[in-house]
Amino acid sequence: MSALPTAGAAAQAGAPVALVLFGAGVVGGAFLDLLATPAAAPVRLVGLADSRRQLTDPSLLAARNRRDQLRRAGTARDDAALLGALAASGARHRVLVDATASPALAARHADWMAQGYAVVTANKSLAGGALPGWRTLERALAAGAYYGDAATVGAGLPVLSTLRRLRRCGDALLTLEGVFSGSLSYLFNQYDGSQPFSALLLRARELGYTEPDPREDLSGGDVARKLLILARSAGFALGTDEVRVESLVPEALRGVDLETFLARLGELDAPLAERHAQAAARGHVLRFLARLNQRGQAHVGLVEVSATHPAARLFGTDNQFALTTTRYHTQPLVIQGPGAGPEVTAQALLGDVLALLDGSARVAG
Ligand SMILES: NC(=O)C1=CN([C@@H]2O[C@H](COP(=O)(O)OP(=O)(O)OC[C@H]3O[C@@H](n4cnc5c(N)ncnc54)[C@H](O)[C@@H]3O)[C@@H](O)[C@H]2O)C=CC1
Ligand SMILES: N[C@@H](CC=O)C(=O)O
Repeated sequence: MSALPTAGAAAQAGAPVALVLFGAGVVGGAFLDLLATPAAAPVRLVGLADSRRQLTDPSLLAARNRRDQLRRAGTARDDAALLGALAASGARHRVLVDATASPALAARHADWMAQGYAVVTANKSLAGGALPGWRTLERALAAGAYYGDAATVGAGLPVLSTLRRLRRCGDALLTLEGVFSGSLSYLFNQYDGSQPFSALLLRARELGYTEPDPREDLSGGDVARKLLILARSAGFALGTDEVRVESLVPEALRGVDLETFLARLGELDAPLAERHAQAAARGHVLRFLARLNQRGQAHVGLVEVSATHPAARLFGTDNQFALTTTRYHTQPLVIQGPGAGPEVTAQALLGDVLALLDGSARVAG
């Protein structure tokens, strides 16, 4: 394996942005690939960590095969050393990028911001988790912190930015509806009963669309987090218990470990084949929808829709967000496009990092 430095590594020594990346999996790996492109020239990686190891050695971080270096030469996890590398960087902007699904790490975001670091995240656990976490985030933002969260909804589709722009102009969200999961969109756009649902799920996982534990997608938990992030960003301070969620995970598979769940995936097939057949008999299709109504009632679950419903006309990992507002009230404003996948998500992270340079940061609130 090559440990050659990436092109432009020397030039990065004076880069205006220093960055620590948490997570070297599907999204983190794609982000590392993007850091090696000319678009990321202003960015210098000073730390890299997964759940067990970390690197702060500049020569290893400058290598092309940083993930291999992490596996081979990584030292024990110690957040203080990672923050120390950022503090010592001398860079104008110091940013922590969270490409994990760890609630424990997300719980540190506000603390990092209080220490003056910018945070850019694909991890939805803080903004889409328990309401006190959202309140902590709001306080950090009110104090002037930077929180790049574009990747948390629609894998970077311009949904949160649009919502905030409307709000700034005095517009108000009335209702929100759509397909907020790339993996569930991919699954139900294709599922026609001709092959087992579990086979499609394995494919979605291979393609990097699912959460590290696909039950987060199938349970509706990931969609509920996105609905909460959107609702809260629109001014509805909803708690997690205020979203009614219909899970597709059979009771017997909810408490088992991930390995056992994957070994027993076939247990998903019969119930979903039956739901599909019932819908098809009525000329309908199944879509996993999220809805927020004007009274702030939120619901996430599998719904039968007619072939003419907007959600019936999606492809691949398409997400769809239909926003009805006080000014977009005759027809909703609709944002649609691929809503999962390592490349687009990594790009959303890089976009939020580079936005530090032009002051066009979008933050929660
Ligand atoms: N896959 C996609 O299309 C999208 C994913 N996301 C989000 O991106 C995040 C990452 O997803 P994936 O890359 O698919 O997961 P993954 O399971 O492939 O990678 C997660 C990485 O986080 C590391 N990690 C876990 N706890 C850690 C800790 N405490 N400190 C440092 N590293 C830690 C793991 O070792 C692993 O390297 C998730 O929050 C997901 O919701 C967001 C938008 C789209
Ligand atoms: N697992 C998620 C990835 C993006 O958040 C999804 O399927 O949408």
